[in-house]
Parts: sequence; structure tokens; C-alpha cells
Amino acid sequence: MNTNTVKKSLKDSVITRWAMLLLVGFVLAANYYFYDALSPLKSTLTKEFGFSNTDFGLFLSVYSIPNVFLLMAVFGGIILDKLGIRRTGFMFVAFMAFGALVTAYGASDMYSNNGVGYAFMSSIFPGYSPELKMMLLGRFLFGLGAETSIVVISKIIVKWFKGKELALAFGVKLGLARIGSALAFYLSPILIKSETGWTTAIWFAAFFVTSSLLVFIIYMMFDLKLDKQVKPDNSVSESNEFHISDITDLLKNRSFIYVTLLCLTFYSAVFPFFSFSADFFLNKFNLTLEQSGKISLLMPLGTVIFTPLFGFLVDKYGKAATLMIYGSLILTMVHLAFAFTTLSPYVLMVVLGIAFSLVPASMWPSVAKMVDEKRIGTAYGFMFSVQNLGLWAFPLLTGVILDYTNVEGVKPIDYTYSMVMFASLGILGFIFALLLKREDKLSGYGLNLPSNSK
Ligand SMILES: NCCCC[C@H](N)C(=O)NCC(=O)O
Repeated sequence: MNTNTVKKSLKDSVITRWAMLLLVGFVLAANYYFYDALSPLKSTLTKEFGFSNTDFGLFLSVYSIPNVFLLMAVFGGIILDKLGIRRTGFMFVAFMAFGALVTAYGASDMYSNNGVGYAFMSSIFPGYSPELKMMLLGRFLFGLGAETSIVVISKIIVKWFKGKELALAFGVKLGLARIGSALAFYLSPILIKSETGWTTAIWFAAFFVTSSLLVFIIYMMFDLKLDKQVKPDNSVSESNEFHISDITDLLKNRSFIYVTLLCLTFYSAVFPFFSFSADFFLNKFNLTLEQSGKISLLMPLGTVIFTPLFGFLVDKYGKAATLMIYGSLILTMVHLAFAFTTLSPYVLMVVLGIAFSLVPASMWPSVAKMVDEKRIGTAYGFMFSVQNLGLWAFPLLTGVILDYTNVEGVKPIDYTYSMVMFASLGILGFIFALLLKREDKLSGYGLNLPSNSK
């Protein structure tokens, strides 16, 4: 382990380690802001560029292509365990910023007025608009950087908080990420009305991500200082070598497999739903874009409170495996209620926020109990790649289901079948959570024990 300190180091100072969390939390908030910033703009993209439901789903899902099909999150995790936090983090946050700028450029007048790349994009795949293609390229690059940078930030949290308030720190980190999402749903509908044109909403998001690169550079200075204080032991350089057995060992670990499958199904029922949620409320409850955006942001806002709270409880009392079961069950019930009832979407989104706090607050710190810290980047990277299979397939499938079950141009759009799909994913997540808890009794990782007892 990389923690054989004799003297006190930076991470022993409560203020410094929480300040580090705020720095990387800013990077994460920018990442989540950009991911969600275009979701409230679905109808605007249809109006401006003729996006169909499927085009919009394609735009959302292209984020995951580098992580699923090029295994970027896995390679990113391996690169991270080998090259370390600073170099890997800088590289992938820079990718994220570049991708965000390319997306904004693709939606801009500068590009549509025969800007760089317009002629080329017009010449390939003529069935799709040049704007969509440039925006797809941007989101692809953004996704390539964004997922690995989340892996890097997860490793940063483990580095500063393991053996201390780990689950609480993960909870706060996720809370900061969700503030990014909530801000996106709040600000984007306002920014599209700005005098500088509707694309201000996308440019603002792109500059937010770019500013996070500067914040990451500040973090790097503290990281360097900590590494100088906490000298690695002699075995580290050898153990930093990646071996294929690092992956095969993970695949032989049943607890890890169940938690990965839970991650896939649970998140597939949340993020793709969330991306369509503003449009769903608008259609189901006949609301304005601003009203529906405000309902959507109740879920991330709820998680800002609940995720750190549940993280604190997991640190203190344990029960992570049990809470993952409850979280999956609540998620399923909320989606069924969305599909078949007209219960208040305000209440349901808050309840969804509780489910979306229970599982992440328990899941991510639990992985640190199953996997050695030196391999945590590889483990999170692997989970993210598998999860991205869902983040790729389900937005696309939602768009296809919507186009298939609705008549083009006829409003309101009916989301019932898509909601049933999300509820089914919730049921699968519930089953994997049960299996994980059963397996924990055999493996002895102690997922239901408090954080400092392992
Ligand atoms: N920004 C939306 C996609 C993030 C996915 C990421 N791989 C993840 O799972 N993050 C953890 C979380 O709970 O947000």
C-alpha cells in the first residue's frame, strides 16, 4: 500500500482533503453539466436542425461509444494505474474540454455558414445533417475524456479518503456532480432565450468544461505535494505494471461481477431516462419547457442532500448491500408509476432522487472493499465500460421506441413503452443487488459493515 507515512501528510488535514474534494468536484460538476445541458434542448434541436427522436437518442448515446467499443474507460483505468493521477487526469479532462468545444462549434452559425469541416460533413452520410454529424463527433470526444476523468476522480477520492470518511466523500463528490446536472436543467432553458442566440446554452456548457481543466491543474499541484510527502514503498513500481490477470481476477470475483451488472442495469434505468425526462414531463403533463426542466432537476437536487447523507450512514453503520436492494426496488416502482399513473411528477422525482442516492452512495465505496487500491482504476474503468453499454444502447432504444410507437409530428408523445423498459431494467438491478448481498456472506468483504471496519 502507498500509505506508509511516518510524518503527517496533507491528507491527514481534514480541511485540505475536503478542499481537494471541492476542486475535483468542480471538474465533475462541469462534466455532468455538459452531459445534461442539451437534454432540455431536445425540442429546440428538432426545430433548428430537424432532429428526430432517434437522432436525439443517437446524440446522447455516442458519448458511450469510445467507452464501450474502444474500451476507453478500461484502458483509461489501466493507464491511470500505470501513469498516475496527474498525467492521466490532465489528458482526459483536456479531451473532455476539446469535445465540448467541438460540439458547441457544430451547433454554431460559424459552422453552418460553411465553417471548417462543414463541406466534409455534408459530403459523408447524407441522410444526417452536417450539424448533427459535427455534434456527434464532439460528443464522442467528450465521452472519451469524460468517463476516464470520472475514474480518475474516483481514484483521487480513494487516495485521500480511504480509511477515513470514504463513503461520505463519495456521497459529496456525487452530490457535486449532480449539482452540475441540476444546473444544466435550470440554466439551459433560460440560456436558449438569450439575446446572443439559443446556442449560448451550448457555448456556456463548453466554457464551463474548459474552465474545469484549469481547476484540475490546481489540483495537480496538491497531488504532487502529497506524493512527495507519502513516499511509495519499493514494491510499487513493480505492482503498477498492468497484468492481464488484473482483469481476469476481477472477472473471477463474483461480488465484482454482480456489482458491475447492478451498475449496468441501475444506471441504464436512470441516466437515459433523465436525459429524456424534460421532454417526457412536457408531453405527459402538458407543461412548458421551463416547467418540465424544473421538475427534472428535482432528482439531482434531491441527491445533493441524500447521497452524502447515505454515504455518512454507510460509513457509520454499514448496510451498503441492503441499501442497494432498496434503491433498485424504489427505482422500479417510480418508473412503473411514471408509466401507468398520473401521480405528481414532483413527488416521484424526489423519490427517484432517494433511489439514485441509495445505490451510488453504497455501490462505489463497496468496490473499494472488493479490490486492492492499486487496481481500483482498472476496476472502476471496467465497470464504467460495462455501464456505458447501457448508456449507449438505452437512449438509442428510447428514441427508436418513441419513433416506432408514435406518429411523426403528433403531440403529445407517448412514453409508456419506454417507461416499461426502464422499469424492467430496475427489476434486473434488484435481482443483481439480491445476488450481491447473498454473495457477500460467502466472500466476507463485509459490504454491510461500516467503512472503517475493513
Ligand atoms: N455524466 C453522466 C454519466 C456518468 C456515468 C459515470 N460512469 C458514473 O457512473 N458516475 C457515477 C454516478 O453516480 O454519477
